[in-house]
Amino acid sequence: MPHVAGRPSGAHVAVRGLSHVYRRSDGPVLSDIGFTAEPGEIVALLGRSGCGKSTLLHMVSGLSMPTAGEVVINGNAVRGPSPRWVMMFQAPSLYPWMTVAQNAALGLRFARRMHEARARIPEVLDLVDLGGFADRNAQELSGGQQQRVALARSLAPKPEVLLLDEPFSALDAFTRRNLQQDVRKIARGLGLTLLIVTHDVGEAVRMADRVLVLDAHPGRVASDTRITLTDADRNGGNDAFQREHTRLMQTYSDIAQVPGGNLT
Ligand SMILES: Nc1ncnc2c1ncn2[C@@H]1O[C@H](COP(=O)(O)OP(=O)(O)OP(=O)(O)O)[C@@H](O)[C@H]1O
Repeated sequence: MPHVAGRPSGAHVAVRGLSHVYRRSDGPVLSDIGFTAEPGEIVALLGRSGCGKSTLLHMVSGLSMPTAGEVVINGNAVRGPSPRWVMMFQAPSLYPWMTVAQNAALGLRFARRMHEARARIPEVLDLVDLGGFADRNAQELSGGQQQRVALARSLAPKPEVLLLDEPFSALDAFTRRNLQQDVRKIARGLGLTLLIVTHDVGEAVRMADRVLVLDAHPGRVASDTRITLTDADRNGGNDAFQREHTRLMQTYSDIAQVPGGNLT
């Protein structure tokens, strides 16, 4: 089990023999996917556009059900969405007429736990570095700040597993990097289990303890590799980071069969 800074609050995730065929697709999009994530582990699912990453994450979150196989979180088979396993998307999807605090409380509202909001919302806004923004209107915020509100909304119900579907890809490089660092720090601090879908090798190296590289047609786990960098190495972009980046880029380009230099 990986070391976590706080007491792990994250769950064990097991994906077993998961396959999926869409009604309108020619063949399976995913075939016999199997992997586990330990409590508190940060796992990136890296793959080319269209290889089935989002489909896989939707199935882990219970938003859709696989054709075959199962997802088991702390011994419970996933049969639908739950505040225990929460998905965060590329678009923050905030209500522009609501305040930051009201938007951050939506997860608790949907879970019928609004009685927790008064204590919990200031806590999560501090965690995502928006302590002074509770009463601001959501539409007054930058894209990065809006994604921080979405993160606060996801964290408010104290999930055991956080699922990120390319959550930073619409942001500029500087904002993206800050959020990558902060989300890793927050997840480690809470001991959360994190699954991140990405096609960005740099994002995988900066954020993940382990990277599963998926191939396509059908999507399968083609490689399972550990990233052993310290947080200072991940954030500094130094030689150790560059070595891991080159190694993973090579694996990824071999699997995706695209010349390495064309992948980011
Ligand atoms: N509802 C659907 N019906 C039929 N085919 C679908 C459906 N949703 C996705 N697909 C197909 O399944 C494949 C995998 O899609 P998915 O969105 O999971 O890939 P992805 O790896 O997340 O791609 P990207 O990185 O571009 O978001 C694609 O070929 C896509 O066209």
